[in-house]
Amino acid sequence: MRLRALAKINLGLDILRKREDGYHEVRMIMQTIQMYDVLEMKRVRKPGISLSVNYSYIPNDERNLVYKAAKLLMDEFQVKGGVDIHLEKFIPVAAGMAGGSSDAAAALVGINRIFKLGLSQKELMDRAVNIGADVPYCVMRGTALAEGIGEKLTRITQVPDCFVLIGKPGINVSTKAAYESLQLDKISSHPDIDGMIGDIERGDLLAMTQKMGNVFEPGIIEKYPVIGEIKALMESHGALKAMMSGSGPTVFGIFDDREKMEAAAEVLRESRLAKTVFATEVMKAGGNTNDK
Ligand SMILES: C[C@](O)(CO)[C@H](O)COP(=O)(O)OP(=O)(O)OC[C@H]1O[C@@H](n2ccc(N)nc2=O)[C@H](O)[C@@H]1O
Ligand SMILES: Nc1ncnc2c1ncn2[C@@H]1O[C@H](COP(=O)(O)OP(=O)(O)OP(=O)(O)O)[C@@H](O)[C@H]1O
Repeated sequence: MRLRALAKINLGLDILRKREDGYHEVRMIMQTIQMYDVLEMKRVRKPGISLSVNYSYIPNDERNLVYKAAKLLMDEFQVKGGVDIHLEKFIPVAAGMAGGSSDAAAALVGINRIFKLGLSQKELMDRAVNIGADVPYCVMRGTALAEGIGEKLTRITQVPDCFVLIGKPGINVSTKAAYESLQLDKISSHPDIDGMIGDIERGDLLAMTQKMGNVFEPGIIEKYPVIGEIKALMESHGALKAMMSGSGPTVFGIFDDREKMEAAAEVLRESRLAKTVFATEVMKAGGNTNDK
């Protein structure tokens, strides 16, 4: 079985408060994009989970979210037999694009199918939060409002079709460190998440992009100015808006025209500001399948 694990971007990211357990309450607009890892999963007689990954610096044991996800379901349902999984990574790592979370979501879907566990999407999402805050969304995919710690999900109208240019500089940002260094009382401007939802419902891409915001961005850019430089380059080459995704450092630019995006991608590659440059688009309505 071959499954695709798609990356996400945060079109809007607001943080409301810190909870007693250290996690933060968020309000985010999530969007799946056409950039993905591939999981090859095979049922085998030998009990246990055997995982291989195309990069040696990514763990292939309990530390990998794919392993955790497979183990969670296989333990709960006392699955006899085992599974061989090969993970082929294309989504940049520690990038704010939910790469590991999406791999975990695909593993949940795969184990559910391979061992015929009969769990619904909702039942998979309920379990997914035990792996990470972004994992339930990665099971659901599409355009959604995420609240709580990211696990309270409301489907919203599909975002208008648009093109997405990804630029990831050669630095890694830890999500945990980003949340820890956030000073909630110093957030100077909160994105208008409800206004964005209204714009999406009206199909008004331009208005939506004008309201986009991510409260992590100022602090992370202060530390890594290259993120601001990539944003500025995209916006001066036709992006309606460019913003950091999640806790960074990936920047995405929203374009209403493929040629404009391709031209900006070329300039970005030549600038050498980004280590990874990838030109893609949002996941279209009806494209929501894991099958590869
Ligand atoms: C930044 C985002 O990517 C935006 O979509 C997510 O909020 C991060 O989600 P994630 O990577 O799935 O997060 P987890 O793996 O559950 O948590 C990593 C660390 O981030 C912090 N964390 C995460 C989510 C959240 N709502 N509040 C937090 O404070 C916690 O310190 C946690 O130890
Ligand atoms: N399947 C996986 N793919 C990539 N990294 C993984 C995976 N499982 C565990 N990890 C570890 O998790 C760390 C962060 O990886 P990941 O790419 O998921 O972060 P991220 O892009 O910041 O995700 P998010 O947007 O959810 O915060 C890596 O340093 C890696 O060692």
